[in-house]
Amino acid sequence: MITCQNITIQYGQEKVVNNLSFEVNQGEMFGIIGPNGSGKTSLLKAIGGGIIPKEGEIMIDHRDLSAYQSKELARKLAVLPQESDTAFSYSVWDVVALGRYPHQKGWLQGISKRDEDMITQALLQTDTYQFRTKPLQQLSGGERQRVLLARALAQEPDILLLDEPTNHLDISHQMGLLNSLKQWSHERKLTVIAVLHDLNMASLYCDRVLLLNEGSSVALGTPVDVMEEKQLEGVYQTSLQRKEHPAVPSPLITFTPERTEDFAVIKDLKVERLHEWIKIESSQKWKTLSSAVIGAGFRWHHQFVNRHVDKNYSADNVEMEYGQYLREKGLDPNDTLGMMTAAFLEDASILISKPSSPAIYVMISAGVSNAVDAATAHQQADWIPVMGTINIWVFIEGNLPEAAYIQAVMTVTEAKAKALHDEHVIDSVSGTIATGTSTDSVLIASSQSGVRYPYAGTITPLGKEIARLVYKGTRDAIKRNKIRRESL
Ligand SMILES: Nc1ncnc2c1ncn2[C@@H]1O[C@H](COP(=O)(O)OP(=O)(O)OP(=O)(O)O)[C@@H](O)[C@H]1O
Repeated sequence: MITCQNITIQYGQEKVVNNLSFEVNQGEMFGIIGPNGSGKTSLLKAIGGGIIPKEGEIMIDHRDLSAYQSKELARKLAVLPQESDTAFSYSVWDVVALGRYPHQKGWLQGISKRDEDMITQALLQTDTYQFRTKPLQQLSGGERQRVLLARALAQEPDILLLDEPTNHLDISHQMGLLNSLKQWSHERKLTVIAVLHDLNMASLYCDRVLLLNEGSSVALGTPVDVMEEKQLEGVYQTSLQRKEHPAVPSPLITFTPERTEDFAVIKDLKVERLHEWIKIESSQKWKTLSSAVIGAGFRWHHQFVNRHVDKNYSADNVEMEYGQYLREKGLDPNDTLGMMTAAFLEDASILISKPSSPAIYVMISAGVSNAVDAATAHQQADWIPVMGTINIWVFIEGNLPEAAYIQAVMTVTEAKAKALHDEHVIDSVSGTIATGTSTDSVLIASSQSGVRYPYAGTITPLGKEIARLVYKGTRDAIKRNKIRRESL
Protein backbone atom coordinates (compact mmCIF):
# COMPACT_ATOMS: atom_id res chain seq x y z
CA MET A 1 0.00 0.00 0.00
CA ILE A 2 1.17 3.54 -0.79
CA THR A 3 0.28 6.38 1.54
CA CYS A 4 0.84 10.02 0.63
CA GLN A 5 0.24 12.37 3.49
CA ASN A 6 0.13 16.16 3.12
CA ILE A 7 2.61 16.14 0.22
CA THR A 8 3.87 19.51 -0.96
CA ILE A 9 6.38 19.66 -3.82
CA GLN A 10 8.28 22.80 -4.62
CA TYR A 11 10.83 23.80 -7.28
CA GLY A 12 12.65 26.78 -5.77
CA GLN A 13 9.88 29.03 -4.50
CA GLU A 14 7.24 27.55 -6.83
CA LYS A 15 4.76 25.15 -5.20
CA VAL A 16 3.66 22.65 -7.88
CA VAL A 17 1.89 20.10 -5.64
CA ASN A 18 0.00 21.44 -2.70
CA ASN A 19 -0.84 19.47 0.45
CA LEU A 20 -2.02 16.25 -1.21
CA SER A 21 -3.16 13.20 0.78
CA PHE A 22 -4.33 9.86 -0.60
CA GLU A 23 -3.73 6.13 -0.43
CA VAL A 24 -3.31 3.58 -3.20
CA ASN A 25 -4.21 0.00 -2.35
CA GLN A 26 -2.31 -3.13 -3.34
CA GLY A 27 -3.52 -4.45 -6.71
CA GLU A 28 -5.24 -1.18 -7.57
CA MET A 29 -5.02 0.57 -10.92
CA PHE A 30 -4.80 4.23 -9.99
CA GLY A 31 -4.86 7.03 -12.57
CA ILE A 32 -3.57 10.58 -12.21
CA ILE A 33 -5.24 12.99 -14.63
CA GLY A 34 -5.18 16.77 -15.05
CA PRO A 35 -4.13 19.48 -17.48
CA ASN A 36 -0.54 20.26 -18.51
CA GLY A 37 1.54 21.56 -15.63
CA SER A 38 -0.91 20.42 -12.94
CA GLY A 39 1.82 18.47 -11.10
CA LYS A 40 1.16 14.88 -12.24
CA THR A 41 4.76 14.03 -13.20
CA SER A 42 6.17 15.76 -10.13
CA LEU A 43 3.85 13.71 -7.90
CA LEU A 44 4.78 10.46 -9.66
CA LYS A 45 8.50 11.28 -9.37
CA ALA A 46 8.07 11.90 -5.65
CA ILE A 47 6.35 8.50 -5.19
CA GLY A 48 9.25 6.88 -7.07
CA GLY A 49 11.78 8.57 -4.79
CA GLY A 50 13.10 10.76 -7.66
CA ILE A 51 12.33 14.04 -5.87
CA ILE A 52 11.90 14.73 -2.19
CA PRO A 53 8.74 16.57 -1.20
CA LYS A 54 9.18 19.85 0.65
CA GLU A 55 6.58 18.72 3.16
CA GLY A 56 4.66 15.55 3.98
CA GLU A 57 5.36 11.83 4.03
CA ILE A 58 5.28 9.05 1.44
CA MET A 59 5.07 5.53 2.87
CA ILE A 60 5.29 2.22 1.03
CA ASP A 61 3.84 -0.66 3.00
CA HIS A 62 3.79 1.54 6.13
CA ARG A 63 7.52 2.34 5.84
CA ASP A 64 8.86 5.77 4.96
CA LEU A 65 10.19 5.93 1.41
CA SER A 66 13.47 7.44 2.63
CA ALA A 67 14.09 4.35 4.79
CA TYR A 68 14.47 2.10 1.71
CA GLN A 69 17.93 1.33 0.25
CA SER A 70 18.00 2.06 -3.49
CA LYS A 71 18.33 -1.61 -4.55
CA GLU A 72 15.60 -2.62 -2.12
CA LEU A 73 13.32 0.12 -3.49
CA ALA A 74 14.04 -1.04 -7.06
CA ARG A 75 12.80 -4.55 -6.16
CA LYS A 76 9.60 -3.02 -4.83
CA LEU A 77 8.94 -0.37 -7.42
CA ALA A 78 9.63 0.16 -11.13
CA VAL A 79 9.27 3.38 -13.07
CA LEU A 80 8.44 3.97 -16.71
CA PRO A 81 9.26 7.65 -17.12
CA GLN A 82 7.64 10.04 -19.61
CA GLU A 83 10.82 10.45 -21.61
CA SER A 84 13.85 8.24 -21.30
CA ASP A 85 17.39 8.74 -22.40
CA THR A 86 17.56 6.27 -25.23
CA ALA A 87 20.75 7.54 -26.80
CA PHE A 88 22.75 4.50 -25.65
CA SER A 89 23.41 1.79 -28.17
CA TYR A 90 22.61 -1.27 -26.05
CA SER A 91 20.67 -4.08 -27.63
CA VAL A 92 17.04 -4.51 -26.62
CA TRP A 93 17.98 -7.64 -24.65
CA ASP A 94 20.66 -5.74 -22.70
CA VAL A 95 18.29 -2.86 -21.94
CA VAL A 96 15.71 -5.24 -20.51
CA ALA A 97 18.43 -7.16 -18.65
CA LEU A 98 19.19 -3.91 -16.76
CA GLY A 99 15.82 -4.44 -15.09
CA ARG A 100 17.29 -7.51 -13.33
CA TYR A 101 20.00 -5.49 -11.58
CA PRO A 102 18.07 -5.09 -8.29
CA HIS A 103 17.83 -8.91 -8.07
CA GLN A 104 21.53 -9.55 -8.62
CA LYS A 105 23.98 -9.86 -5.74
CA GLY A 106 26.81 -8.20 -7.68
CA TRP A 107 27.85 -7.43 -11.25
CA LEU A 108 30.41 -10.22 -11.38
CA GLN A 109 27.76 -12.83 -10.75
CA GLY A 110 26.28 -12.47 -14.24
CA ILE A 111 22.67 -13.28 -15.07
CA SER A 112 21.03 -16.42 -13.78
CA LYS A 113 18.63 -18.80 -15.52
CA ARG A 114 15.79 -17.12 -13.63
CA ASP A 115 16.99 -13.68 -14.84
CA GLU A 116 16.96 -14.99 -18.42
CA ASP A 117 13.47 -16.39 -17.99
CA MET A 118 12.18 -13.10 -16.60
CA ILE A 119 13.77 -11.10 -19.44
CA THR A 120 12.24 -13.42 -22.05
CA GLN A 121 8.84 -13.24 -20.36
CA ALA A 122 8.96 -9.42 -20.21
CA LEU A 123 9.91 -9.24 -23.90
CA LEU A 124 7.07 -11.56 -24.85
CA GLN A 125 4.52 -9.71 -22.70
CA THR A 126 5.36 -6.43 -24.42
CA ASP A 127 5.54 -7.91 -27.91
CA THR A 128 9.22 -6.93 -28.28
CA TYR A 129 10.89 -10.37 -28.30
CA GLN A 130 11.48 -10.09 -32.05
CA PHE A 131 13.64 -6.97 -31.50
CA ARG A 132 15.91 -8.54 -28.83
CA THR A 133 19.13 -8.39 -30.85
CA LYS A 134 18.53 -4.93 -32.33
CA PRO A 135 20.07 -1.76 -30.91
CA LEU A 136 17.42 0.24 -29.03
CA GLN A 137 18.22 3.32 -31.13
CA GLN A 138 16.99 1.57 -34.27
CA LEU A 139 13.45 1.10 -32.95
CA SER A 140 10.46 3.41 -33.47
CA GLY A 141 9.18 5.56 -30.60
CA GLY A 142 6.37 3.12 -29.78
CA GLU A 143 8.63 0.05 -29.97
CA ARG A 144 11.16 1.74 -27.66
CA GLN A 145 8.36 2.57 -25.21
CA ARG A 146 7.41 -1.13 -25.10
CA VAL A 147 11.03 -2.17 -24.52
CA LEU A 148 11.29 0.24 -21.58
CA LEU A 149 8.09 -1.23 -20.20
CA ALA A 150 9.68 -4.70 -20.58
CA ARG A 151 12.64 -3.45 -18.57
CA ALA A 152 10.26 -2.25 -15.81
CA LEU A 153 8.45 -5.63 -15.84
CA ALA A 154 11.72 -7.55 -15.69
CA GLN A 155 12.29 -5.81 -12.37
CA GLU A 156 9.35 -7.90 -11.01
CA PRO A 157 8.07 -4.97 -9.00
CA ASP A 158 5.05 -4.86 -6.66
CA ILE A 159 4.40 -1.31 -7.80
CA LEU A 160 4.62 0.07 -11.31
CA LEU A 161 4.75 3.84 -11.87
CA LEU A 162 3.99 4.91 -15.43
CA ASP A 163 4.11 8.41 -16.88
CA GLU A 164 1.90 8.59 -19.97
CA PRO A 165 2.65 4.97 -20.88
CA THR A 166 0.45 5.01 -23.98
CA ASN A 167 2.35 7.92 -25.50
CA HIS A 168 3.79 6.83 -28.90
CA LEU A 169 1.68 3.64 -28.92
CA ASP A 170 -0.83 2.87 -31.67
CA ILE A 171 -4.35 2.03 -30.54
CA SER A 172 -3.83 -1.73 -30.57
CA HIS A 173 -0.69 -1.49 -28.41
CA GLN A 174 -2.39 1.05 -26.12
CA MET A 175 -5.22 -1.41 -25.51
CA GLY A 176 -2.77 -4.30 -25.25
CA LEU A 177 -0.70 -2.48 -22.63
CA LEU A 178 -3.66 -1.36 -20.54
CA ASN A 179 -5.35 -4.79 -20.76
CA SER A 180 -2.12 -6.38 -19.52
CA LEU A 181 -1.73 -3.89 -16.67
CA LYS A 182 -5.33 -4.54 -15.62
CA GLN A 183 -4.78 -8.29 -15.75
CA TRP A 184 -1.54 -8.09 -13.72
CA SER A 185 -3.17 -5.84 -11.14
CA HIS A 186 -5.95 -8.43 -10.71
CA GLU A 187 -3.95 -11.63 -10.90
CA ARG A 188 -0.57 -10.68 -9.41
CA LYS A 189 -1.81 -7.85 -7.20
CA LEU A 190 0.52 -5.48 -9.04
CA THR A 191 -0.18 -1.90 -7.95
CA VAL A 192 -0.24 0.47 -10.94
CA ILE A 193 -0.09 4.25 -10.73
CA ALA A 194 -0.31 5.83 -14.17
CA VAL A 195 -0.36 9.42 -15.36
CA LEU A 196 -2.80 9.42 -18.26
CA HIS A 197 -3.79 12.20 -20.64
CA ASP A 198 -6.48 10.18 -22.37
CA LEU A 199 -9.54 10.56 -20.16
CA ASN A 200 -11.31 7.65 -21.84
CA MET A 201 -8.42 5.26 -21.22
CA ALA A 202 -8.41 6.40 -17.57
CA SER A 203 -12.17 5.87 -17.41
CA LEU A 204 -12.00 2.40 -18.97
CA TYR A 205 -9.04 1.00 -17.05
CA CYS A 206 -8.56 2.75 -13.70
CA ASP A 207 -10.24 1.61 -10.50
CA ARG A 208 -9.86 5.14 -9.14
CA VAL A 209 -8.56 8.42 -10.54
CA LEU A 210 -7.09 11.55 -8.97
CA LEU A 211 -7.95 14.74 -10.83
CA LEU A 212 -5.31 17.44 -10.28
CA ASN A 213 -5.48 21.12 -11.13
CA GLU A 214 -2.66 23.58 -10.32
CA GLY A 215 -1.12 21.08 -7.91
CA SER A 216 -4.27 20.50 -5.86
CA SER A 217 -6.72 17.61 -5.78
CA VAL A 218 -10.04 18.51 -7.44
CA ALA A 219 -11.56 15.03 -7.10
CA LEU A 220 -10.56 11.52 -6.13
CA GLY A 221 -12.76 8.49 -6.70
CA THR A 222 -14.07 6.08 -9.31
CA PRO A 223 -14.17 7.32 -12.92
CA VAL A 224 -17.98 7.40 -12.65
CA ASP A 225 -17.70 9.94 -9.81
CA VAL A 226 -14.73 11.97 -11.02
CA MET A 227 -15.56 12.25 -14.75
CA GLU A 228 -18.34 14.68 -14.11
CA GLU A 229 -19.02 16.89 -17.13
CA LYS A 230 -18.99 20.33 -15.46
CA GLN A 231 -16.01 19.41 -13.24
CA LEU A 232 -13.90 18.35 -16.23
CA GLU A 233 -15.00 21.39 -18.25
CA GLY A 234 -13.91 23.65 -15.37
CA VAL A 235 -10.51 22.00 -14.99
CA TYR A 236 -9.67 21.57 -18.69
CA GLN A 237 -11.35 24.84 -19.78
CA THR A 238 -12.95 23.18 -22.78
CA SER A 239 -16.39 22.09 -23.87
CA LEU A 240 -17.02 18.35 -23.55
CA GLN A 241 -19.86 15.88 -23.15
CA ARG A 242 -20.11 12.84 -20.94
CA LYS A 243 -21.78 9.83 -22.53
CA GLU A 244 -21.97 6.23 -21.47
CA HIS A 245 -19.76 3.62 -23.10
CA PRO A 246 -21.92 1.32 -25.28
CA ALA A 247 -20.45 -1.94 -23.95
CA VAL A 248 -19.15 -1.35 -20.41
CA PRO A 249 -20.43 0.75 -17.48
CA SER A 250 -17.80 3.51 -17.80
CA PRO A 251 -18.20 7.17 -18.72
CA LEU A 252 -17.09 8.17 -22.19
CA ILE A 253 -15.88 11.74 -22.67
CA THR A 254 -16.50 13.30 -26.06
CA PHE A 255 -15.26 16.63 -27.39
CA THR A 256 -17.14 18.83 -29.83
CA PRO A 257 -15.14 20.74 -32.42
CA GLU A 258 -16.38 24.15 -33.49
CA ARG A 259 -18.70 23.55 -36.44
CA THR A 260 -17.84 25.24 -39.68
CA GLU A 261 -20.53 23.62 -41.84
CA ASP A 262 -24.23 24.63 -41.87
CA PHE A 263 -26.88 22.81 -39.87
CA ALA A 264 -29.63 20.73 -41.46
CA VAL A 265 -32.93 22.53 -42.15
CA ILE A 266 -36.34 21.23 -43.22
CA LYS A 267 -36.60 23.45 -46.31
CA ASP A 268 -33.43 21.76 -47.60
CA LEU A 269 -35.03 18.26 -47.58
CA LYS A 270 -35.34 16.82 -51.10
CA VAL A 271 -38.12 14.25 -51.35
CA GLU A 272 -38.41 11.62 -54.10
CA ARG A 273 -41.69 9.77 -54.02
CA LEU A 274 -41.92 6.71 -56.26
CA HIS A 275 -43.80 3.39 -56.14
CA GLU A 276 -40.49 1.79 -55.13
CA TRP A 277 -39.43 4.19 -52.38
CA ILE A 278 -39.78 7.44 -50.56
CA LYS A 279 -36.29 8.87 -50.46
CA ILE A 280 -35.39 11.99 -48.50
CA GLU A 281 -32.02 13.63 -48.94
CA SER A 282 -30.49 16.54 -47.08
CA SER A 283 -27.17 18.27 -47.76
CA GLN A 284 -26.41 18.29 -44.00
CA LYS A 285 -26.67 15.41 -41.54
CA TRP A 286 -29.45 14.92 -38.98
CA LYS A 287 -28.89 13.22 -35.63
CA THR A 288 -31.16 10.19 -35.71
CA LEU A 289 -32.63 7.70 -33.28
CA SER A 290 -34.40 4.87 -35.06
CA SER A 291 -35.31 1.21 -35.21
CA ALA A 292 -34.54 1.11 -38.95
CA VAL A 293 -33.25 -2.01 -40.73
CA ILE A 294 -30.18 -0.03 -41.81
CA GLY A 295 -28.63 2.59 -39.50
CA ALA A 296 -30.55 1.86 -36.27
CA GLY A 297 -29.80 3.43 -32.87
CA PHE A 298 -28.30 6.88 -32.42
CA ARG A 299 -26.48 7.88 -35.63
CA TRP A 300 -26.08 10.80 -38.04
CA HIS A 301 -27.61 10.54 -41.53
CA HIS A 302 -28.42 12.66 -44.55
CA GLN A 303 -30.14 10.04 -46.72
CA PHE A 304 -33.34 8.27 -45.72
CA VAL A 305 -35.06 5.47 -47.66
CA ASN A 306 -38.48 3.96 -46.99
CA ARG A 307 -38.44 1.04 -49.43
CA HIS A 308 -41.53 -0.75 -50.74
CA VAL A 309 -41.22 -4.56 -50.82
CA ASP A 310 -43.67 -7.28 -51.75
CA LYS A 311 -45.71 -8.57 -48.81
CA ASN A 312 -44.04 -11.97 -49.29
CA TYR A 313 -40.54 -10.44 -49.17
CA SER A 314 -38.03 -12.65 -47.43
CA ALA A 315 -34.24 -12.76 -47.24
CA ASP A 316 -31.86 -14.87 -45.16
CA ASN A 317 -30.01 -11.76 -44.13
CA VAL A 318 -32.24 -8.73 -44.49
CA GLU A 319 -29.51 -6.21 -43.60
CA MET A 320 -27.16 -7.65 -46.22
CA GLU A 321 -29.85 -7.77 -48.88
CA TYR A 322 -30.92 -4.18 -48.10
CA GLY A 323 -27.29 -3.01 -48.17
CA GLN A 324 -26.87 -4.59 -51.61
CA TYR A 325 -30.10 -2.90 -52.79
CA LEU A 326 -28.84 0.52 -51.65
CA ARG A 327 -25.46 0.03 -53.31
CA GLU A 328 -27.21 -0.89 -56.59
CA LYS A 329 -29.13 2.38 -56.28
CA GLY A 330 -25.87 4.30 -55.84
CA LEU A 331 -26.39 4.92 -52.09
CA ASP A 332 -23.84 4.16 -49.40
CA PRO A 333 -25.42 1.87 -46.74
CA ASN A 334 -23.09 3.34 -44.10
CA ASP A 335 -24.52 6.75 -44.78
CA THR A 336 -28.19 5.89 -45.33
CA LEU A 337 -31.02 5.12 -42.98
CA GLY A 338 -33.22 2.40 -44.49
CA MET A 339 -36.67 1.08 -43.54
CA MET A 340 -38.99 -1.17 -45.51
CA THR A 341 -42.71 -1.72 -45.84
CA ALA A 342 -45.25 -3.65 -47.92
CA ALA A 343 -47.60 -0.66 -47.73
CA PHE A 344 -48.15 1.28 -50.96
CA LEU A 345 -46.07 4.39 -50.66
CA GLU A 346 -48.53 6.31 -52.82
CA ASP A 347 -50.77 6.26 -49.71
CA ALA A 348 -48.13 7.67 -47.35
CA SER A 349 -48.71 10.97 -45.52
CA ILE A 350 -46.24 13.84 -45.62
CA LEU A 351 -47.03 16.75 -43.31
CA ILE A 352 -45.30 19.93 -42.15
CA SER A 353 -45.94 21.78 -38.89
CA LYS A 354 -47.82 25.10 -38.65
CA PRO A 355 -45.57 28.20 -39.02
CA SER A 356 -46.16 29.22 -35.38
CA SER A 357 -45.19 25.74 -34.07
CA PRO A 358 -41.80 24.02 -33.70
CA ALA A 359 -40.51 23.19 -37.20
CA ILE A 360 -41.37 19.53 -37.86
CA TYR A 361 -41.59 17.39 -41.02
CA VAL A 362 -43.36 14.04 -40.86
CA MET A 363 -43.57 11.04 -43.21
CA ILE A 364 -45.87 8.13 -42.40
CA SER A 365 -46.53 4.97 -44.38
CA ALA A 366 -49.15 2.62 -42.94
CA GLY A 367 -49.97 -0.98 -43.76
CA VAL A 368 -52.22 -2.55 -41.15
CA SER A 369 -52.80 -6.12 -42.39
CA ASN A 370 -50.59 -7.29 -39.54
CA ALA A 371 -52.22 -5.20 -36.81
CA VAL A 372 -51.64 -6.25 -33.20
CA ASP A 373 -53.21 -5.23 -29.90
CA ALA A 374 -50.32 -4.95 -27.41
CA ALA A 375 -52.69 -5.78 -24.52
CA THR A 376 -53.61 -9.19 -25.97
CA ALA A 377 -50.44 -10.02 -27.94
CA HIS A 378 -49.29 -12.50 -25.26
CA GLN A 379 -52.15 -14.78 -26.34
CA GLN A 380 -50.75 -15.05 -29.87
CA ALA A 381 -48.44 -17.71 -31.27
CA ASP A 382 -44.79 -16.89 -31.85
CA TRP A 383 -44.02 -13.95 -34.09
CA ILE A 384 -43.94 -14.59 -37.80
CA PRO A 385 -42.62 -11.48 -39.52
CA VAL A 386 -45.15 -10.19 -42.02
CA MET A 387 -44.72 -6.87 -43.79
CA GLY A 388 -47.71 -4.89 -42.58
CA THR A 389 -45.79 -2.04 -41.16
CA ILE A 390 -46.35 1.50 -39.94
CA ASN A 391 -43.18 3.52 -40.50
CA ILE A 392 -43.10 6.97 -38.92
CA TRP A 393 -40.38 9.55 -39.57
CA VAL A 394 -40.23 12.83 -37.65
CA PHE A 395 -37.67 15.52 -38.58
CA ILE A 396 -37.27 18.31 -36.03
CA GLU A 397 -35.37 21.58 -36.46
CA GLY A 398 -34.02 21.98 -32.97
CA ASN A 399 -31.56 20.82 -30.35
CA LEU A 400 -32.71 17.76 -28.39
CA PRO A 401 -31.01 15.93 -25.51
CA GLU A 402 -31.28 12.14 -25.66
CA ALA A 403 -34.12 12.14 -23.12
CA ALA A 404 -36.20 14.27 -25.51
CA TYR A 405 -35.61 11.74 -28.31
CA ILE A 406 -37.04 9.02 -26.08
CA GLN A 407 -40.01 11.20 -25.15
CA ALA A 408 -40.56 11.91 -28.86
CA VAL A 409 -40.67 8.14 -29.53
CA MET A 410 -43.27 7.79 -26.75
CA THR A 411 -45.34 10.67 -28.14
CA VAL A 412 -45.22 9.15 -31.64
CA THR A 413 -46.27 5.74 -30.30
CA GLU A 414 -49.18 7.12 -28.29
CA ALA A 415 -50.44 9.24 -31.19
CA LYS A 416 -50.18 6.24 -33.54
CA ALA A 417 -52.07 3.95 -31.11
CA LYS A 418 -54.84 6.54 -30.79
CA ALA A 419 -55.05 6.85 -34.59
CA LEU A 420 -55.48 3.07 -34.89
CA HIS A 421 -58.13 3.19 -32.19
CA ASP A 422 -60.08 5.95 -33.92
CA GLU A 423 -59.79 4.17 -37.29
CA HIS A 424 -61.06 0.94 -35.64
CA VAL A 425 -58.10 -1.09 -36.83
CA ILE A 426 -58.67 -4.60 -35.47
CA ASP A 427 -56.19 -7.27 -34.33
CA SER A 428 -57.46 -10.22 -36.39
CA VAL A 429 -56.38 -12.79 -33.77
CA SER A 430 -57.94 -11.25 -30.65
CA GLY A 431 -60.70 -9.26 -32.36
CA THR A 432 -59.78 -6.23 -30.22
CA ILE A 433 -58.63 -2.79 -31.38
CA ALA A 434 -54.96 -2.84 -32.43
CA THR A 435 -52.28 -0.53 -31.03
CA GLY A 436 -49.78 -0.98 -33.86
CA THR A 437 -48.42 -3.67 -36.17
CA SER A 438 -45.79 -6.25 -35.27
CA THR A 439 -43.06 -4.67 -37.42
CA ASP A 440 -43.56 -0.93 -36.88
CA SER A 441 -40.56 1.33 -37.03
CA VAL A 442 -39.84 4.90 -35.95
CA LEU A 443 -37.29 7.57 -36.74
CA ILE A 444 -36.70 10.77 -34.79
CA ALA A 445 -34.25 13.09 -36.58
CA SER A 446 -33.06 16.41 -35.23
CA SER A 447 -30.85 19.12 -36.72
CA GLN A 448 -29.22 19.64 -33.25
CA SER A 449 -29.22 23.39 -33.85
CA GLY A 450 -31.32 26.41 -32.93
CA VAL A 451 -34.10 26.14 -30.35
CA ARG A 452 -33.34 23.72 -27.50
CA TYR A 453 -36.21 21.39 -26.69
CA PRO A 454 -35.44 19.69 -23.37
CA TYR A 455 -38.66 17.64 -23.53
CA ALA A 456 -40.95 16.15 -26.17
CA GLY A 457 -43.73 14.64 -24.06
CA THR A 458 -47.32 15.04 -25.22
CA ILE A 459 -48.00 18.29 -23.35
CA THR A 460 -44.81 20.17 -24.36
CA PRO A 461 -44.87 22.55 -27.37
CA LEU A 462 -42.76 20.10 -29.39
CA GLY A 463 -44.71 17.02 -28.26
CA LYS A 464 -48.08 18.62 -29.01
CA GLU A 465 -47.14 19.29 -32.63
CA ILE A 466 -45.51 15.87 -33.12
CA ALA A 467 -48.63 14.20 -31.70
CA ARG A 468 -50.99 16.27 -33.87
CA LEU A 469 -49.09 15.52 -37.07
CA VAL A 470 -48.54 11.82 -36.33
CA TYR A 471 -52.16 11.29 -35.29
CA LYS A 472 -53.51 13.01 -38.41
CA GLY A 473 -50.92 11.52 -40.77
CA THR A 474 -51.44 7.97 -39.46
CA ARG A 475 -55.24 8.22 -39.75
CA ASP A 476 -55.00 9.63 -43.30
CA ALA A 477 -52.54 6.92 -44.39
CA ILE A 478 -54.72 4.16 -42.88
CA LYS A 479 -57.81 5.56 -44.64
CA ARG A 480 -56.04 5.57 -48.01
CA ASN A 481 -54.67 2.07 -47.34
CA LYS A 482 -58.17 0.83 -46.53
CA ILE A 483 -59.66 2.26 -49.74
CA ARG A 484 -56.88 0.64 -51.78
CA ARG A 485 -57.37 -2.75 -50.12
CA GLU A 486 -61.15 -2.61 -50.63
CA SER A 487 -60.66 -1.78 -54.32
CA LEU A 488 -58.30 -4.75 -54.92
N1 LIG B 1 12.70 20.51 -12.72
C1 LIG B 1 11.83 21.52 -12.63
N2 LIG B 1 12.20 22.75 -12.24
C2 LIG B 1 11.32 23.75 -12.14
N3 LIG B 1 10.02 23.66 -12.43
C3 LIG B 1 9.58 22.47 -12.83
C4 LIG B 1 10.45 21.33 -12.96
N4 LIG B 1 9.72 20.28 -13.39
C5 LIG B 1 8.46 20.74 -13.53
N5 LIG B 1 8.37 22.03 -13.21
C6 LIG B 1 7.14 22.85 -13.19
O1 LIG B 1 6.23 22.26 -12.29
C7 LIG B 1 4.90 22.32 -12.78
C8 LIG B 1 4.31 20.91 -12.79
O2 LIG B 1 5.01 20.14 -13.73
P1 LIG B 1 4.68 18.61 -13.97
O3 LIG B 1 5.65 18.12 -15.00
O4 LIG B 1 4.62 17.94 -12.68
O5 LIG B 1 3.22 18.75 -14.58
P2 LIG B 1 2.35 17.66 -15.38
O6 LIG B 1 0.97 17.75 -14.81
O7 LIG B 1 3.00 16.36 -15.37
O8 LIG B 1 2.36 18.32 -16.82
P3 LIG B 1 2.24 17.64 -18.30
O9 LIG B 1 0.82 17.20 -18.46
O10 LIG B 1 2.53 18.80 -19.20
O11 LIG B 1 3.24 16.53 -18.41
C9 LIG B 1 4.99 22.97 -14.13
O12 LIG B 1 4.63 24.33 -14.00
C10 LIG B 1 6.44 22.83 -14.53
O13 LIG B 1 6.84 23.93 -15.33
